[in-house]
Amino acid sequence: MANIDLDGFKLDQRHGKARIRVTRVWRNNHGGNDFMVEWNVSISLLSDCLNAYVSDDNSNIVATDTMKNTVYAMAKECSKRLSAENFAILLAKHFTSYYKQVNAAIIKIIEKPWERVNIDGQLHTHGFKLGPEKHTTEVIVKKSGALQLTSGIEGMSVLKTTKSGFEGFIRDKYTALPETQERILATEVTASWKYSYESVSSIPQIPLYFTERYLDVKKVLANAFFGPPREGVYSASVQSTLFHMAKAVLNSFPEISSVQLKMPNIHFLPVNISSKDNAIVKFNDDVYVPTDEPHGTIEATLSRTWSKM
Ligand SMILES: O=c1[nH]c(=O)c2[nH]c(=O)[nH]c2[nH]1
Repeated sequence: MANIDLDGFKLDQRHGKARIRVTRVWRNNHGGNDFMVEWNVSISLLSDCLNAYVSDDNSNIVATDTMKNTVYAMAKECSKRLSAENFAILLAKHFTSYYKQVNAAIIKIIEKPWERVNIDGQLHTHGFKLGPEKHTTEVIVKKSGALQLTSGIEGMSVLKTTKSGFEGFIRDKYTALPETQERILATEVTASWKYSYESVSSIPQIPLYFTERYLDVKKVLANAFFGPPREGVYSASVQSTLFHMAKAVLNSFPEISSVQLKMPNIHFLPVNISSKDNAIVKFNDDVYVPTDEPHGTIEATLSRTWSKM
């Protein structure tokens, strides 16, 4: 954050506009496919506008209303389809180069998962339905062109009915959880990964590159979670599965320098019901109570150390 010393105080500040919703349609008027995106854009600018805070002088403020309008104006200017990452970089570049006051721009975009519908095996030219997970990105661009680029997935709900256990953990006077080699494993993955591109000029100039990378990373995460279709892969814990997923991402994509995974352990509790006299439902790996709270919280970031290079 931009900061300044003021008579023994330090003021850190930023300002922006949050949750600007925009949809861009790219039409094919000749019977081909229409394309569309729905983005939720948040902008935060680090700028030299301290006079607004300390002396009621707004002359250096980029109005947040202007920021909002810029999103719509730039969406209009994008005559070709582009990834959320590229749109975020475009916006950030604009704010940092157009305004002398702006030192850095932080742009976050959440893309709603509209997917082309399939009707009787045929992809619809202009019909979409909402899919499950969201594509996210966060871009920080400095005036110098220095870039930090993060992409991610939100809300990737996955479950497997077997090939999961949890054993050998600490047991003490408060421990009730039985050890098991057979349980349901379920989570809602939030992933974010940092790309190693360090300047706006060094990002690949391939159209929709980051959209494809997003789909590739999602596939790698899913494959590592589930394992092959018939055999699956055994999970000794959410922690172990998380690590394998993160490692698979770094092993598959050299341009990704770190990956953070948040994987709540969403519990499916065995059902055992008995009266004083007899067992009404005896659990036999068959009937569970699905829950969403409380849930375990398991999160980790795997980064390259570069030490082997
Ligand atoms: O995979 C798991 N990791 C844990 O840390 C944990 N803790 C717990 O109660 N169940 C589980 N499962």
